[in-house]
Amino acid sequence: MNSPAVSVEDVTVRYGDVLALEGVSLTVPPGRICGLLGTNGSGKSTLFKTVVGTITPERGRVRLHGSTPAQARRRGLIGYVPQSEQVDWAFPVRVVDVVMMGRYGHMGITRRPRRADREAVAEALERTHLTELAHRQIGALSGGQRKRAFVARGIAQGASVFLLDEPFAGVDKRSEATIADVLRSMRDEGHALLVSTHDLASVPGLCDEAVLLQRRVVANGAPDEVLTPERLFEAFGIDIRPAGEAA
Ligand SMILES: Nc1ncnc2c1ncn2[C@@H]1O[C@H](COP(=O)(O)OP(=O)(O)OP(=O)(O)O)[C@@H](O)[C@H]1O
Repeated sequence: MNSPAVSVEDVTVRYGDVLALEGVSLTVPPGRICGLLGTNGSGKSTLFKTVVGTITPERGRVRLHGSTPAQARRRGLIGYVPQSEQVDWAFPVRVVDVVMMGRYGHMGITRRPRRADREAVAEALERTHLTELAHRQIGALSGGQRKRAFVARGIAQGASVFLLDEPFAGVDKRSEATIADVLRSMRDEGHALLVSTHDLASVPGLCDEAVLLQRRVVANGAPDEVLTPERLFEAFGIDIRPAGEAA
């Protein structure tokens, strides 16, 4: 079997007295989409930050294609699509500028784009269906278009691991379908994708694997094995068990 694109081994993270992640392990092989599911505060964003390397775990380790997060960032391996609230949408940049940021690691210190950079950006815009919006301000896009702009940045960068924090939040059904198509085509090219979502309905059609997180990993496996009524009740407190089976 291929070595994992993402490997999280026994990771524990604490913010002062708050234990945010406890002994979390998971792997994402190349060419797979892994859905990360959990309630508010279950540790999803903390896990992303640990994989990206902005948080150092108290215990355990993270590897991306065998590299530490810092090495993987320097090599441009990680494409990160943050939660919308983490981005200043008033910042006056156009879509094409956001996508070109993915090429900075390929440019010299002058950051002057060459033909190969412009071609990579044009291709990434095409693949995410944003070509016609390339010169629009990023703040003047819909929620789904903004998410796609960040995916395009990762594609232009040549990332092989994509971390998407709530890519379907605040996105209408049509945009959700477009994003899901883009993610599937990247999976089919051999990229590894870790996708956090509250949207349980989107998981079986999109994800090859699912992880239920509640500070610890509650379940990890094929979506139909993970999304059982008992496990959803444990992780989300949603009781969809037939009457009479509830505890
Ligand atoms: N900077 C911080 N300082 C202290 N506690 C924090 C900090 N960031 C997160 N936490 C706490 O750590 C736990 C996990 O938070 P995290 O943001 O990772 O959850 P999440 O699953 O991403 O939630 P959401 O779905 O609401 O984004 C929560 O109890 C949260 O309150």
